[in-house]
Amino acid sequence: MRLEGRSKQHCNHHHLPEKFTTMSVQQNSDVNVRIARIASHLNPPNPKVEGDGDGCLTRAHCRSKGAAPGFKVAILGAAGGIGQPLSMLMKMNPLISVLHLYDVVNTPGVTADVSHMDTGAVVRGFLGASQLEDALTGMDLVIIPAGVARKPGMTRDDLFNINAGIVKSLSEAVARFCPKAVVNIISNPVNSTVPIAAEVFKKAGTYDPKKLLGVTKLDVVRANTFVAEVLGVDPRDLDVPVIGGHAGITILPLLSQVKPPSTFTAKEVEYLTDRIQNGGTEVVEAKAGAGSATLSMAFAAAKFAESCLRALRGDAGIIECAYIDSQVTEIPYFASKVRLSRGGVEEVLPLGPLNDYERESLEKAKKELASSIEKGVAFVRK
Ligand SMILES: NC(=O)c1ccc[n+]([C@@H]2O[C@H](COP(=O)([O-])OP(=O)(O)OC[C@H]3O[C@@H](n4cnc5c(N)ncnc54)[C@H](O)[C@@H]3O)[C@@H](O)[C@H]2O)c1
Ligand SMILES: O=C(O)C[C@H](O)C(=O)O
Repeated sequence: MRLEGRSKQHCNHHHLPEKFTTMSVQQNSDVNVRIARIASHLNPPNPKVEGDGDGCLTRAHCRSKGAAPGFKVAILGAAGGIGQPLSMLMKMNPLISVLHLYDVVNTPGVTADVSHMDTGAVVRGFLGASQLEDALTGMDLVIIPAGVARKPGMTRDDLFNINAGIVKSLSEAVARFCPKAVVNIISNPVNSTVPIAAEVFKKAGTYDPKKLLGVTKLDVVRANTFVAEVLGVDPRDLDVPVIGGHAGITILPLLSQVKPPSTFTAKEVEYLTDRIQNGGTEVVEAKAGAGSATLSMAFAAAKFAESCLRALRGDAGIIECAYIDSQVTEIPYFASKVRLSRGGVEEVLPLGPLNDYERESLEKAKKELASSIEKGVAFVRK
């Protein structure tokens, strides 16, 4: 008996090679066994499956059990506008040995695609809530860009109704399946979604404020870029602290603390502050309904994740701006410079001397932050 044509077989959500050439029953069954093994290693039903020298075609799973040193990282929302380029950038990171890509849609394709990159990290895809436990179990770092993005005319807070529930349910899963992981929250409105995650973790009894970080790195990336344009220097040589939060006037660049020390005219301060605060809206409008920043965000998130992983590895002197549970002001969550270590946030650095303009702006930012935080807290406590 001979088989011809295309196989419609699928293993889990991973698409097996479609085309079979003619072959005998015996050959066919051998091939099926081998293909099933490859597929199960690309998308094992249980990612904790360890290599057992069973004569398989791929030993990727063997490497992932710890032979190759490295961190295990999950991206939740991996098939989205941010998730896809972020998955690619994380696959390029030599600190990562295992990369889990989770989404409610399209992870088989993204996983197949990214997994072909010849870098060290083993990539596995997970699709839908029933695979969330496997996606999260054993992770050191969880990055969350899941949720809807803005369209022109919307504020980040307009995303609250949908994204609050998404972040809440994903945080509940983190609390259950990898309570010790460092968590990077990207989903907007960050000013509210970080308090939402914190409340979920508190309820679950797993809250470690040092390990929950709202990602405001894009504000710093933009600030470095825009300030560099004004000064006529390379943005890589600049360090512009951005404090407060991640929405409109809560984004507060400290132009008085730019390194190397630089002076700006009042006009330049006004222009730069406005451009940095509205960088997100600039992209939303330019994309004209097709979403918000994805590529620059993936770049920023990858840099931020790299800092978290280097700190977890024990590197010293890792400083980032991040939105965290903080006592640096009277507002319970605040973005500022923090020093990262193996345990997450080791130290919140002082805000440093602010000029009159920055002090005034800080007061306005704190008001808005307080209400965004309260909204997030109330969402979980209701
Ligand atoms: N922190 C920042 O600086 C920053 C920057 C840019 C965008 N964002 C925010 O990041 C979020 C994602 O933006 P995007 O452009 O990637 O959006 P997108 O719509 O392109 O992608 C979002 C992805 O999340 C997935 N998703 C939805 N519900 C999910 C769930 N329950 N579990 C797992 N995945 C789920 C979707 O299927 C989709 O693939 C938005 O909220 C956006 O506002 C934040
Ligand atoms: O502006 C947005 O809606 C997305 C993101 O927060 C950004 O700053 O680009």
